[in-house]
Amino acid sequence: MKNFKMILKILKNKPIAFLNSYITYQLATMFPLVTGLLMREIFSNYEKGKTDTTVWWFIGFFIAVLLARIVSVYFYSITNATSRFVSSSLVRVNLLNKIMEKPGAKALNKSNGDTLNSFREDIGQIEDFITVCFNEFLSVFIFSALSLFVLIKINYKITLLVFSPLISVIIIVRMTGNRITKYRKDNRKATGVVSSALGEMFTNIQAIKVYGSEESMKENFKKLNTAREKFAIRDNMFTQLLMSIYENILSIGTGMILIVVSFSIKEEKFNLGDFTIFIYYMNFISSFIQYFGNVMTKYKHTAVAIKSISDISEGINRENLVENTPLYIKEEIPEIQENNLEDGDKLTALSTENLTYLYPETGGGIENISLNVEKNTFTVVTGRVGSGKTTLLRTLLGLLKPQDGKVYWNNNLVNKPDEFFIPPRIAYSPQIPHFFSTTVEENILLGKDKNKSDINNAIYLAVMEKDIENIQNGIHTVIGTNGVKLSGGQQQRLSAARMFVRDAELFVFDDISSALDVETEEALWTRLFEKENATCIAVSNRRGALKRADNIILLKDGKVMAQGKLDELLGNNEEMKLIWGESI
Ligand SMILES: Nc1ncnc2c1ncn2[C@@H]1O[C@H](COP(=O)(O)OP(=O)(O)OP(=O)(O)O)[C@@H](O)[C@H]1O
Repeated sequence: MKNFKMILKILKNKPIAFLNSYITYQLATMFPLVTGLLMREIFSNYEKGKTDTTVWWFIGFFIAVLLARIVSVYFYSITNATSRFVSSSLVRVNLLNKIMEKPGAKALNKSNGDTLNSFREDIGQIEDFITVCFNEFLSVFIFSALSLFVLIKINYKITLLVFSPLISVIIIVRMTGNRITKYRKDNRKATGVVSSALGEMFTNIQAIKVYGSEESMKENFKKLNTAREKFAIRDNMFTQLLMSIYENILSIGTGMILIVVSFSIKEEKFNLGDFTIFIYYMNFISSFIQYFGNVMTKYKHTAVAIKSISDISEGINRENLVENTPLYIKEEIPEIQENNLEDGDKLTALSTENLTYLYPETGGGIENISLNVEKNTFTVVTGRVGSGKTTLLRTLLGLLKPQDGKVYWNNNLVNKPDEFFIPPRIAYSPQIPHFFSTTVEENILLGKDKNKSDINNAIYLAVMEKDIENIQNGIHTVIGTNGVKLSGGQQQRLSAARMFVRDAELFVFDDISSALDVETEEALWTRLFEKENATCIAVSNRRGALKRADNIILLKDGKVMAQGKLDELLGNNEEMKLIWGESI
């Protein structure tokens, strides 16, 4: 019932689109009611031997009704497309908003491929259910109720027989309900596994080729698809089987009613007109019963789809998915407001107190980290591989939700770090940057207003000006999947340029050095600190960064082992000596 309420909420939130679609379909289904009554009159007149001009009037009217029906079906195709689009878009937009609200590093529980499947197919299932239940079934239901009223007046005993197939359909739906759900769940799960494998294969093409793993990948993919094939066929066969059972029950039911009607004609309880309208309406009432079975089956499928959507990310519930969010279909999308900081909000100091995040999967992470970063200083986080450097940055920025600890900005507690630590407070460059398949310029701006941004300065600070000069269309060159491929170092610096264009209070670099040569890295730090008010936290084991640091935070096994300037640490800390010895 909760799923049904959720779907009703979609209709309530977007009533115009739904009502347009429903009314046009209801109109299209109501015309046959008139057609039936006209046919009854024509045949009753015919039986009475009346073939005068009134019959032709009836026939003319009959054709007019048919044409009106064609017109309403045409309009339904338009209104229904809008209603489908609006209902699924509402769920899609809400789902996307909810995913975006999650801490960045843990936004999705599923693979990208499987998440896309949910966006496309699971939400498509909800859209489909709304059309079948609230346009088609509801319209046919109202038509059937009205036509039953006409038929009861003609012969109530025979009319009651119409319900016998309905009872059989209800019994079948109840008996098969669990099986419908199970088969759909298995199918959905197997499809998810295949989509995930496909996504991983595409991102790892290079590794597959380098290690000559094509055959084993193919074998594995074949295995997954064979499993999926089995579940998909079982699910679809079962659905089709149910549909054909409903259809056959109806045919048998209609046949039985016709036999009873024919006896009534024999006993002259029915005239030709009554008989005609009975047969004509029966056809539509039967489709109501078929729709009923169809709707019940689709409802079970929709419940599986809703569960699968909720599983995409932690804490997504039905209410979230149907909030009345604007879709901006006809309205102008409001301009994005850039955040400007009040003077009191500008950075003076950033600190953490006992910050703790341990990955539930491995138990690795950081524990009880307390640190302090002053304005206009350079803090370097260093430590061996796996010591917790990346986890510390991600937790500090709210990309991972800490299990314990607090973060303070200018001595004020930050309650929602993931919403707070965005430009112009903080700009962050992750260890592995990601780009869109568009121009260098758009990748740097990422939605920021071009007229309010100094792209050339950002490129200069990131030591990227020569690279940009050497590519064909400069900052207008398309990069990524559909364009020029950038080297690891170019990607790191493009990510830095993305930060610098934001002119943030604090720059956070996660291991930018890893893909840069010593000279380029040196140039980057020099240019950055020529800028008077730069405050920076960087993960690095490079000598250039360590020498420059105002404060080094040395991590070991997720804890702060020591803090201070390079000379102090080299004087009394073996771990620091080891890292310095290995660094360049
Ligand atoms: N996504 C994850 N899931 C589970 N455990 C993780 C995850 N990421 C990191 N860990 C674990 O947390 C610990 C700290 O990892 P982290 O990546 O923060 O270290 P690091 O110092 O940044 O390493 P590197 O120098 O290799 O970047 C490690 O023990 C690692 O295995």
